[in-house]
Amino acid sequence: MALEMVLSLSPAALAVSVAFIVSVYWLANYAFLYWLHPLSKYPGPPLAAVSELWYASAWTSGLWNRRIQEAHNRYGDIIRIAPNELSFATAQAFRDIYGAPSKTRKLFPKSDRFYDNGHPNIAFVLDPEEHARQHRMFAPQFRPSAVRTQEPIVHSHVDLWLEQLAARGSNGALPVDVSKWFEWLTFDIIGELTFGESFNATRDNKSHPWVSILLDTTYSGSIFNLRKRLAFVGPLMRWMPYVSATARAAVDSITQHGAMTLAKTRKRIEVGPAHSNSSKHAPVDDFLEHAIRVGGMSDTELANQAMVMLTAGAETSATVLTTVLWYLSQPAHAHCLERLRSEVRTAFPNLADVTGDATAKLPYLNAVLEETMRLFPPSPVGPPRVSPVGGESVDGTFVPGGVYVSADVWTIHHDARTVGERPDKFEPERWCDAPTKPYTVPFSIGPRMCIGVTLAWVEMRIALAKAAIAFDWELAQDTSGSGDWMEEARLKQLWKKPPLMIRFRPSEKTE
Ligand code: HEM
Repeated sequence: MALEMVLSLSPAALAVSVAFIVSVYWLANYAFLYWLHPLSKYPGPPLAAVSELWYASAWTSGLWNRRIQEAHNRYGDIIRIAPNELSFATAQAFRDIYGAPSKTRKLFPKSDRFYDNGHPNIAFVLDPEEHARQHRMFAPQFRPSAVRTQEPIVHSHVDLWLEQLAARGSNGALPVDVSKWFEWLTFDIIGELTFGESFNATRDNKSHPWVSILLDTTYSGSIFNLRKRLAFVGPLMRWMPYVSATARAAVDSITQHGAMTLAKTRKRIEVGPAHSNSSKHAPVDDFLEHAIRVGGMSDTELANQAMVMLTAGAETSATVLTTVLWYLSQPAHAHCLERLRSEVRTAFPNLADVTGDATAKLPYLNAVLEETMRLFPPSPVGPPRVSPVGGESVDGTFVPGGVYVSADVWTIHHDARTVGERPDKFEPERWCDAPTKPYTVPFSIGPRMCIGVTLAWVEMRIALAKAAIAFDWELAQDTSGSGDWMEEARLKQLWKKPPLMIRFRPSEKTE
């Protein structure tokens, strides 16, 4: 009977009826999400309550950090940022979501919508037990004792970097782009610690093609994070290579990049832990050494791990070092640069006196780095997690199982409640002169916190201390209006940074 009625309709009437039914279904669905869904009591941008479009537009804007912060400022500490997703803005929420599980608290595992990229390496694997296995494989290479064996590699690259900077910058006559130069430095270091050989970007004064492809892939790949949220993104990505030459070129580069990574990993397995310049120092406990020695990972699996170590390990430290120089070059922060110079130049009469352990004891050097990571965290996104089966509480609020949650790093780092007065100002003194330190989480916390935190600190302290001893520097670009370097940086998973032109003059210490 119903079928007969449908068949008796004209094509136009049929189309109108189908459109009507679809519209009613959509409206009913939106009404459910907006008024009846378990998360409907939480405030947030209205579009976010009924669709993933708010999230997608904020994510692809390159200004995710600002969008989330604005939404928290407007709607409060707990906001709905997608139909089944909450963002929190308090330090306690951060501890609850990312901290280690206990007898009384369940673990919030990584979100399958954000991390499931088809390469379950140590940073992206979802299953906590598999993560624990991978962590055991690599943790020994990141302990302070292993980092001490890696420190000579850091020194040799930083020293070469200083030499090249003086030469290429014609002792201050020519400005250099430190966004690029720090990228070269950190990729050379992490490249050597991963594959046993440097990319030699600093030596050759140009980016290594492998690194350029890696960064382009990371930046453009940020859209992949949306494929599970927006049904049309997945098929679009699958078909794009057939319709667009640019997309085809990107796929070709990714394939080429994968093959190059595998080749470099195989070479590392073959030559063992001997390093290209290890004749100058004792053997190095590099990143892959333990996993290769104990076995149990194929070369492809090791290559996957190598890839993530490079991305996570190099670009992040490069962001901090570039941003430090940006802050310290502002006329408003001249007193900070002066205090830093005085501290490191007094502590280290010669460049050769600088060591990881000694720099750890310098309050102002550490305060400058802490403050930079507070204001401009290399990884500013609240890493997405999922509420465990049966639900769990976050900062006193019960979150049902299966709800996606995060605590926003950028917002917490810019909140007077966690960091003290004038949260948007660069004031390293808050870390060393004030009675209480700010609460910040640039390396995250808990079982998925950064495995490279010790190395990162050693690398950043040594590079900044040596640069501040060896050079006096000044900004060589307009800092007013559109020349604001920080305003022009865009978040594409990691920060895509504009050029930062600085003139370096050898200081009297090294002249
Ligand atoms: C300033 C420098 C660095 C910062 C701010 C930083 C920050 C972070 C953050 C926030 C995470 C957690 C990400 C998440 O939950 O999704 C992370 C994880 C990770 N980082 Fe770093 N990182 C830095 C340097 C390094 C270095 C030098 C390495 C060395 C290879 C490294 C390797 C990793 C790895 C392998 C993970 C995944 C850990 C796991 O899930 O067990 N990072 N990092």
